[in-house]
Amino acid sequence: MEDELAISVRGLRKAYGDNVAVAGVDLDVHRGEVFALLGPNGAGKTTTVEILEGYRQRDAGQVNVLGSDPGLVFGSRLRGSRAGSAPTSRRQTADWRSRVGIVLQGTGEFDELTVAEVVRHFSGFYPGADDPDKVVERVGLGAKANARTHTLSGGQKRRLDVALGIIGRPELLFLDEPTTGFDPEARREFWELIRDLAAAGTTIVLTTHYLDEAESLADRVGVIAAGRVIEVAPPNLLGNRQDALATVSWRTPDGTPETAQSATPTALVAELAARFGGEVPGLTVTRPTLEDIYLSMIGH
Ligand SMILES: Nc1ncnc2c1ncn2[C@@H]1O[C@H](COP(=O)(O)OP(=O)(O)OP(=O)(O)O)[C@@H](O)[C@H]1O
Repeated sequence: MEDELAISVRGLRKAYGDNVAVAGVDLDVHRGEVFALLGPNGAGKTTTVEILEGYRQRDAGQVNVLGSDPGLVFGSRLRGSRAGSAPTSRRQTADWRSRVGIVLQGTGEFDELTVAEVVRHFSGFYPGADDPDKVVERVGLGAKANARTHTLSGGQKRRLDVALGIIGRPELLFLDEPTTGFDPEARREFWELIRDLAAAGTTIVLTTHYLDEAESLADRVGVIAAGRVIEVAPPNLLGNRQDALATVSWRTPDGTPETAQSATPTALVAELAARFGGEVPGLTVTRPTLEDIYLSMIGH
């Protein structure tokens, strides 16, 4: 069973001075799963993810990521060029790092280098790297392969960040607010890319403020507020969403809007159809969206 977990976290705590950012987080992410972390600004998502990535040291708790404790590689750099005080060998650190892909918010520009050059350069860091040209195409930057990175738009730079996150063919990919600044078409294309990676077996952990993104991509979502996990569930089951009452709206023959809450909307619609002798004017049936449920969970 443990082998099926890409990530296992128990009792994770982290404070910055008096400010407790992570206050006892338990979390499991299964291999091959797409897991979305949701939570308001300052909830502790980035701190949690940075601890999982080995970029931040925790105060307490057990953390296992792909069979290793990321705390032991804390302070090391990509390629294990600096092992810090980790009691892990440079080789082990480099191996672990090469299995974990990270897409940070804005890796930045690479001055005069072109997109293709940067991706090719990064591919040299990984033993089993993907074909750089293929990856550039895959993130939708084919037409910009020979453009210098400082000439890219904000959304195109994000795509380059993604390319650098996946060039090493990671088993586990962390994405921090990956589609911020994307236009709607670019977001849909990016979602397709994530689905392709997931279908190929990559475990994906993403943080996002877009509820539609979580709903569209995630097998499960975890809601964090004030450093604690409030609930972990598939998006359609979060907050007992499936049991929520449906809202049925229609118009009376004189045009007055009517609304009713119902646990059995099908029966109500059938009754309305009988009453109207066919088509019910202005009929809509809705249930709370993921956003409605999420906002009620975090107290709005
Ligand atoms: N380097 C730091 N030094 C001091 N305090 C920090 C640091 N990083 C985060 N914090 C604090 O820890 C808390 C959690 O921040 P964190 O960035 O983990 O939240 P988040 O859920 O990722 O928020 P957002 O959605 O805004 O990115 C906040 O109160 C924040 O101010």
